[in-house]
Amino acid sequence: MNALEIEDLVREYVVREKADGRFRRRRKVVRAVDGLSMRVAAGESVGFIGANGAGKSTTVKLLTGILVPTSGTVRTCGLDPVTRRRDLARRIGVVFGQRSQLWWDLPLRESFRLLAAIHRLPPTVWRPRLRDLDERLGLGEFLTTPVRQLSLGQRMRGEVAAALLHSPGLLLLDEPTIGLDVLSSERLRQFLRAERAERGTTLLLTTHDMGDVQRLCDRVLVVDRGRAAYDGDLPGLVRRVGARRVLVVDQREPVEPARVDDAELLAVEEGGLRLRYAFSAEETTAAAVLAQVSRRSDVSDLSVEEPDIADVLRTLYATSVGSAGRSEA
Ligand SMILES: Nc1ncnc2c1ncn2[C@@H]1O[C@H](COP(=O)(O)OP(=O)(O)OP(=O)(O)O)[C@@H](O)[C@H]1O
Repeated sequence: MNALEIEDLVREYVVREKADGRFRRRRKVVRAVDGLSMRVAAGESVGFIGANGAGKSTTVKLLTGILVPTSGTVRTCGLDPVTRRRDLARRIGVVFGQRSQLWWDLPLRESFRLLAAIHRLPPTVWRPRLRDLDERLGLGEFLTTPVRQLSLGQRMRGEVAAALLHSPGLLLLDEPTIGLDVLSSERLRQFLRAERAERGTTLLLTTHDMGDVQRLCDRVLVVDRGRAAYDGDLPGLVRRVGARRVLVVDQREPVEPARVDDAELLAVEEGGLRLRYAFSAEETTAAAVLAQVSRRSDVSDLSVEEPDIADVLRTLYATSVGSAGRSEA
């Protein structure tokens, strides 16, 4: 079964902007979603990415029934989200990084009580579920703290628990790790991975963070000006735009950098101790670059930096103006 189905979806906004004269206002139609089609199968985890203004939030609002399509069809968990919004609320969880579904002035624990009442969950169902979420997300230390006093990382853990209290089959996440430090982001991603592995939860997340996509998604859907610009896996997207990865090598002694086949020495840093080599996944691998570097120097540490999502999108948009494509991968 498909968790999400969108067919030829169009959503327009009508805006009135000031014209030259003082009293006249021009009516302008903005097509935020412009003939978008996509499918997400139950159990999949999909990164929904695109530049600012590409139409991601509008699509998510259409998927949850907050907005009505101008034309085209939307089915979320098999339901029309506009006419079946209540039924849908029982089947989906939504986390908007910027907007809270928690009660600001109440201790976090009270939000769970209220949400349990809204979803009509009996205590025998929601209490054990909350205990489980608490154990995994580490909510215990701040369950009695008013939401307004929580740190961003704590609040996001609370938001995710709130979205999952009723154990929905589909979780929509809008920028779930925005503003979080590296450790908090990683913890949240680990939790989401485990939730999906154990319960088969479908995930759709909008993000600008490559780490989210890499760690959480097995498929990427890129939207550009309201249309699908790419549908496939992340390595396929990176290959398609020819983006380069960077191998960062720390050596014990500042040895003259090795020349490496199919990789470019980008920088020598830390007094010659750190080398940065850029390479294309089309031409070679991190292992092959490392093998050549370590022939010359004693390597103490290494990491691979992935291309920045914004750079990948810029290149994709520049090379595929408006053309939708499925990766060969
Ligand atoms: N309420 C609105 N009224 C008028 N235009 C809107 C409205 N909401 C969005 N738009 C326009 O629709 C287009 C798509 O916006 P949307 O918020 O869906 O993009 P997005 O991909 O989510 O962007 P971001 O990454 O910045 O959140 C933009 O041109 C935006 O200016």
